[in-house]
Amino acid sequence: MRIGGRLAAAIEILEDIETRHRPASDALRDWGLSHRFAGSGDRAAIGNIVYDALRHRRSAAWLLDDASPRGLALGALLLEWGYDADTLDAELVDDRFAPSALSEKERAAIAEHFGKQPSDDIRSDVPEWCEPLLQKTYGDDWGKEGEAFSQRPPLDLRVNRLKSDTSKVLAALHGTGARKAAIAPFGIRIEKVEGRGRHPNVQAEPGFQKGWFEVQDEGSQIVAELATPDQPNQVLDYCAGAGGKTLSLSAAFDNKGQIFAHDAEKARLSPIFDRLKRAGARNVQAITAQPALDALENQMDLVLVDVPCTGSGTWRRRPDAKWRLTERQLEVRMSEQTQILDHVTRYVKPGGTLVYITCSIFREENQEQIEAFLTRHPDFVATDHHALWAKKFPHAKERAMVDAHGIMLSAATSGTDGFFFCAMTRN
Ligand SMILES: C[S@@+](CC[C@H](N)C(=O)[O-])C[C@H]1O[C@@H](n2cnc3c(N)ncnc32)[C@H](O)[C@@H]1O
Repeated sequence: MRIGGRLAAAIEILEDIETRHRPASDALRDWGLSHRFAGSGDRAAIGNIVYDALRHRRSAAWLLDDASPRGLALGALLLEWGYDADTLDAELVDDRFAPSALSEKERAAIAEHFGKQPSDDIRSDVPEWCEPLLQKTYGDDWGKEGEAFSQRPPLDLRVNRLKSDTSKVLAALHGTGARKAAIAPFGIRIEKVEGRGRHPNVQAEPGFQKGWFEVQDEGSQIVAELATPDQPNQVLDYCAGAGGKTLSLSAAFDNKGQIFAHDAEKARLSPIFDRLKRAGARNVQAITAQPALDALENQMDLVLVDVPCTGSGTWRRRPDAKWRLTERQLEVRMSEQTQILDHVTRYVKPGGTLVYITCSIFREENQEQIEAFLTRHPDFVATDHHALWAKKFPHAKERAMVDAHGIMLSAATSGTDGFFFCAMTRN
């Protein structure tokens, strides 16, 4: 398929996403099933146009003066694929599978806006109701941060030091553009792809099968590193999910200490067994039964709660979720976070630490949760986060936003997904 046919397919898929309010991955999969002639290169390119259009929904609509699926898809090509009005039109005019060539109105809108920086509300590319939330988090930088969360993401890997080392993994990934990450000590980054490009399928690499590395955003690696105590000890990862943070801690402990991995949903936890095996992690025990949890009360040196959240820090990877998120969902997540925080205090032993992590960029889910928690639980005291950041990441002083209540990572400042980290000690 030429770019015109791919553009037409992307417009059709965006229409499906808009009208049926469905996740982009579902709409792309269904399109693929009903267009089996399309090769993997076509699917990747169409997927890139769809995701770029969703990442840049407001700026693409502004650029074309048109918020329809056509306007968004054309905007995606102009903003991310290196086309201008003439080169794009040249692709469309003599391609019978392409949508119609640019109209006079579209050309006029592009002529007025192309190459110019829109106002912060457009540039941030977030739903209108989220604008005040970003302003609260980032102050004058909110447009810049929002824009950074609208870019394509890199592919980040974490070297599993139980089985490998950075140079071995870099050698195994030679030719993929992999290089050492800037902040996380065991991180490897493959930069974002351009145009119709796609990241290598690293999970098909023998090194992945042998457990040499995991796929994990650098921000996730950094918060796991911040949570890692100086000595291996007793840890409860209470919202372990598929075990991203559990695996990081297990490797950092060099298979010493004891990590209990729990999740309210057994199905979310189930991939952890294969992952632990592949990683060679032997200091992790998955627990789901209540009596086993009860036995941990007042026993844990560290309780980690990587709580359910809006996921607003992951918008680079899941741009469709950005437009589906509602204020009501934010409220529900906040209430779950409060309940989990209050519940897990029982597992922290006196002198132990409670770590709270979100992949959200909203203060409502982050600093404000912590302020309220510390008021409800005066026996907990926030760690000195400035000292912790300086100790763990002396080479990255300016790459996080640190205050009394925690450490924030962001796309523009840290070059990672958005994360919030807070550690509190129980007196
Ligand atoms: C952000 S995800 C965890 C991601 C995981 N820690 C990782 O690094 O891959 C949040 C997890 O919390 C779990 N969860 C939600 N409510 C919970 C509760 N009340 N108790 C325990 N886990 C809960 C969800 O099932 C989900 O797997």
